[in-house]
Amino acid sequence: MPAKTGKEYIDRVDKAKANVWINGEQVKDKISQHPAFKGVMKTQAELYDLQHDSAKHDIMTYISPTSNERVGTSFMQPRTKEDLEKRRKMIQEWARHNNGMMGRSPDYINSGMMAYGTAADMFGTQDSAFAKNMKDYYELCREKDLSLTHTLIQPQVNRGVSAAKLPDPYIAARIAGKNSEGLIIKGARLLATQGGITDEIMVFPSTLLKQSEEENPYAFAFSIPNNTPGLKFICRESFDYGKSHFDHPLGSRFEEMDTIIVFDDVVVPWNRVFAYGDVGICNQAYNESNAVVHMTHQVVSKNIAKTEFILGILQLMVETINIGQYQHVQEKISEVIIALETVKAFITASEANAKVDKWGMMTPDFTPLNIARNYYPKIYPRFSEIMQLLGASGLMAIPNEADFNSELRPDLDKYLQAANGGAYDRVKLYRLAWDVCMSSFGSRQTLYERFFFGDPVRMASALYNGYDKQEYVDRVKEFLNRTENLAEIN
Ligand SMILES: Cc1cc2nc3c(=O)[nH]c(=O)nc-3n(C[C@H](O)[C@H](O)[C@H](O)COP(=O)(O)OP(=O)(O)OC[C@H]3O[C@@H](n4cnc5c(N)ncnc54)[C@H](O)[C@@H]3O)c2cc1C
Ligand SMILES: O=C(O)Cc1ccc(O)c(O)c1
Repeated sequence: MPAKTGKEYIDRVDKAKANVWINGEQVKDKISQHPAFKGVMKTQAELYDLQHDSAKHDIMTYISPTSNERVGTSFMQPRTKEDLEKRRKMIQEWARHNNGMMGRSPDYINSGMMAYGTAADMFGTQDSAFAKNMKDYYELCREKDLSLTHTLIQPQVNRGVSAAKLPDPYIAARIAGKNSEGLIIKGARLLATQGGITDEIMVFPSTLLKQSEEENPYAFAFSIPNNTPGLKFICRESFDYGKSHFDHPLGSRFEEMDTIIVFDDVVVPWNRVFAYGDVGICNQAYNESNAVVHMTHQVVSKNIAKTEFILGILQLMVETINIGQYQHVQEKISEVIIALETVKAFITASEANAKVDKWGMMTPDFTPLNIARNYYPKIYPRFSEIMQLLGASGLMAIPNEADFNSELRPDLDKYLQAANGGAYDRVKLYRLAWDVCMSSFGSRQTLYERFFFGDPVRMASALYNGYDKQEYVDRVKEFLNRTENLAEIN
């Protein structure tokens, strides 16, 4: 089956009828028609349709090695630097369509799945069947163009103790048993973005579990369809308030939703289990497979498009009310330009220094990507701050579409006109800026960029601990010694 169309995406998710709860009610009818999900599912369908755009077809798809059909490029196992470039171009096609506002467009997890599937043998050290399961699952995702959500994090109850030490050992999802059909899982996980609007869920280990017997039941890696019996998605309030694109330009299109996942004795079929009960394998999977590298390559490629969009909005605001002559304004916009060129340089460096890894994948150099994923969570909140600092009252003088369609129009046209543009266009732009830096959608974006790839504090620790600093320490020591020698001569 070739890469799917938008309609196929929607039909499949509607038909699956996963157990999704929002505002105290279960979604009973077609989820694509539900006000909370309608806008984002339409956008996601547009992404899939780009795979069939004849002008983009060569970038968006490639020939599957097994079926000979054209399948999605984010599943492509890169063998050459050109393959990496093609992956990046595909990712950026999708990212430009949503302006980087959909962090979990399916290419994110597809990139991880591609790496896990290529490195499948690592799962075979536990049981050779698991390696086959992983490889088969990757191929299934590729051939059926499955969309995946994922959940890695244990509930935020008490971060000072391990999950086994919580008041009930089944708060965090754990193995509750096994039978001839599969593993039985009970408990909860966080925080599956795009929870109800994808085909399947990847339930992988979070980065680190302690190496101890009592942690083993919390160690597993599997993927199952979202409509598996016993699986429940609990949504937060939707930030798509059903308003027009004029009123909520981002929330009405890109509201991905975040969900809490509850497993009520979910049976995970054996052919969908990739690892279980082995903390060692689970802790290694992300790094050893290089999934982290390919996922970061997707993230940084996407964030180039996001930063370009932010820069475009800011510059249009500057031109609209004519503030470009002020030095502090120029300096603030320059901060965004510097960030944009920095993330672009990180991607270029990562691809230029790519090497074939032990699984045969052409793998970007992780160091620049690792720096980028430590940098962006710090700089993105600054973009939002800059937008507020340059927007000022303009971010609140934003009557909505109904006001423009009312008898207020002459007042609005007169008092909200701008140096470069009429009132309607000016408010349209400032409502967009508001949706980036002020609305519930916008503040979620900021929280997302801070945390979606893990706790930034622990990411920085990992960078500190993994970065080879010795050469520089030695140079300083050598310099200090050199000074002493000079003192001796005198
Ligand atoms: C919008 C959004 C979308 C997300 N989407 C997904 C998704 O699709 N799938 C998914 O699996 N996850 C998702 N996440 C979860 C994300 O991976 C986590 O937020 C991230 O890993 C941090 O974990 P936490 O939220 O449990 O924070 P916690 O670990 O609870 O941290 C809370 C605070 O305590 C501090 N802290 C806690 N423990 C330690 C420690 N051991 N050492 C030092 N400091 C500590 C942290 O620094 C932080 O300040 C999403 C998160 C957000 C905000
Ligand atoms: O496992 C972790 O702690 C970090 C992590 C990695 C990738 C993600 O998508 C995510 O949400 C969290």
